[in-house]
Amino acid sequence: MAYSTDLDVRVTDSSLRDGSHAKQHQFTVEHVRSIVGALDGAGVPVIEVTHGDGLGGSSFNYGFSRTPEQELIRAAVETARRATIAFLMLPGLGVKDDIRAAADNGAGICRIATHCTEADIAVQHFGLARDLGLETVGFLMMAHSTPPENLAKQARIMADAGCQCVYVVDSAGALVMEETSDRVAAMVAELGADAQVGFHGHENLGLGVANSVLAVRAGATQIDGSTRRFGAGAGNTPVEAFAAVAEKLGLRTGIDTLRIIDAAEDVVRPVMDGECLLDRASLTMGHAGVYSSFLKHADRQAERYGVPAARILMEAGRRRLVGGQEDQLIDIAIALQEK
Ligand SMILES: CC[C@H](O)CC(=O)C(=O)O
Ligand SMILES: [Mn+2]
Repeated sequence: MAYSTDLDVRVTDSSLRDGSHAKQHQFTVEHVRSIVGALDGAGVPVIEVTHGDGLGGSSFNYGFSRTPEQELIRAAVETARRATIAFLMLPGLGVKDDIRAAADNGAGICRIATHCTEADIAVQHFGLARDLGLETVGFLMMAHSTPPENLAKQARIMADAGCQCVYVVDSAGALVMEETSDRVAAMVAELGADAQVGFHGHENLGLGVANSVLAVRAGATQIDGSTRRFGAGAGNTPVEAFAAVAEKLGLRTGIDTLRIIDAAEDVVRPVMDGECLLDRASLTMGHAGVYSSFLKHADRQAERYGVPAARILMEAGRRRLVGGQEDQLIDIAIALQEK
């Protein structure tokens, strides 16, 4: 049965993709089956499943997956009765054949992510995804680091390439209230009817739900979250909290609030290695504007070199590191140790 399209906001749950960072990419087919079953049962319309860094992310630099991601995508597709399965890819990490394989395995939505000033590297991938009949979503990551007018220009590049919804991606959980809605509004004004606008939040400053509501008020029609905040850093906008707030605001998400609250506690939490915490390291990332996915990498270097993870992350923010520069966390840790 297809999912109702009669929604005010379409929620995508990223627990099985952004949560992969928190799980250090150790998902099994059983984890996927149990989480997809519970989210699908609660009415979550889109569920994203991939290595945390997207197709092809399983590598020395980002961390190897325990289970090949195409196997996880297949298991998700087999389990979902109503939800559409989405996957993420970063051009250069994933390649076109990875998109073809995910489509063959039954995924319906291709989400292509670039740094917020590099939309042009995704043009061919959007074309391929549309040719394969996939729905397309574009991710402009680290959106706090460029002003609304620039973001809108980058969104235009994605929409012209065939992207049907461009997201403001607050990778660092650094956007504060109007900084979110101004970016969303600029993109809505630029794209008009050509593409929808979405928002992907992180909880590093505790603003995931508030920023998401402001994004919707500014015209976003797609919102990402993770059940039980199972995502990088302090996690993503909690889907169960967003569903409850949306219900109170009269916004239709199609999600059964009580069932998603149960799923968070009974199904998702047992798969997590620990809660995604709003602690010193996560707050530092939100404050200094650091990629949430750097947290586990910083934790490892902190342990190895005996320096605080928060100090490593603070310096990463000062250097304005972007995705792909995870190896610099090692240099920072060594420099801090030598001090
Ligand atoms: C490295 C990909 C990244 O985790 C995508 C994402 O969820 C974000 O930028 O927040
Ligand atoms: Mn994220």
